[in-house]
Amino acid sequence: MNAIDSYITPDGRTIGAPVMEMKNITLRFGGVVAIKDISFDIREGEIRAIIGPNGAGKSSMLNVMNGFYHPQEGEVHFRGEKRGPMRPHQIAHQGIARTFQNIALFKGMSTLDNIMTGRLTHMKTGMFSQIKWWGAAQREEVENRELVEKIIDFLEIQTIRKTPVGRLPYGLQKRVELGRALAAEPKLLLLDEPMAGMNVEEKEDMSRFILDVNDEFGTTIALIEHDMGVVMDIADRVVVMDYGKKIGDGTPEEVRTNQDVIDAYLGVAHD
Ligand SMILES: Nc1ncnc2c1ncn2[C@@H]1O[C@H](COP(=O)(O)OP(=O)(O)OP(=O)(O)O)[C@@H](O)[C@H]1O
Repeated sequence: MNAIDSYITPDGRTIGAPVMEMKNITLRFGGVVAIKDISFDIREGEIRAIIGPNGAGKSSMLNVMNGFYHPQEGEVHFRGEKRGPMRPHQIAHQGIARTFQNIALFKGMSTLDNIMTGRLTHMKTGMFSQIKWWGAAQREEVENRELVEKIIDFLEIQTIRKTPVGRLPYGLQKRVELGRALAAEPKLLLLDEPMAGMNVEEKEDMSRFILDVNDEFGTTIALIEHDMGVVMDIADRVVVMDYGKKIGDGTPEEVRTNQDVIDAYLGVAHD
């Protein structure tokens, strides 16, 4: 697959060149090696899953992808450029949006206002220019609002637009969080265990929205998940981690039949 620039999926989507390349990544916390020499890429337009049992290193990997952790060894290339250690504002402006395992929304604010906060990194007009260039600021506000309204329609959350998110059921809060990440118009969307803590119906809804986001907005998505089953239906390709190592990488079918993966999920002892 690496030899070609793009390919068409069975359902007709075009998967392009790599957006992110992880090259021989090793991450240590003191004596603990959380990630051991792992390489993989994420291609434009695809849904890429990273799965693995407890403690496999998935969260650590997500934080390396996001730029929050800088690995001791290896290189991260994002949109064709090698990435160095970053400051928080650089992390926020690089074009990667994420959701969190423990929802990180402003609980007292409405759905609409929470999703608007996703636009903050795109705001060009600061406070002083807003006073000086009132027209430009107003135009920006209208454009931001249009996109946010489109996202609200798309995620079917019109009826809760004014509701403080703290009052919403868990599954809907997760959907608002997805909306906020989408409002940032990311080049890469990272989802941290998007189905964790959900009931079957909420998982089905979330799966459908992830597929639709990818299809309609063309968003490249990488998600980490503990539960193997839920990602098999939606991912184009899957990386499997266990004890910080990559033990599988391929289509859901390839991964499902990989003996090392089966052993890891059954808890077979390692050397
Ligand atoms: N900040 C940290 N300091 C020290 N050790 C850490 C830190 N973060 C993770 N680790 C260790 O790194 C290893 C991988 O942890 P990580 O949280 O990345 O795995 P995970 O696959 O996300 O697990 P889970 O599914 O339980 O969330 C574990 O041994 C963990 O204890």
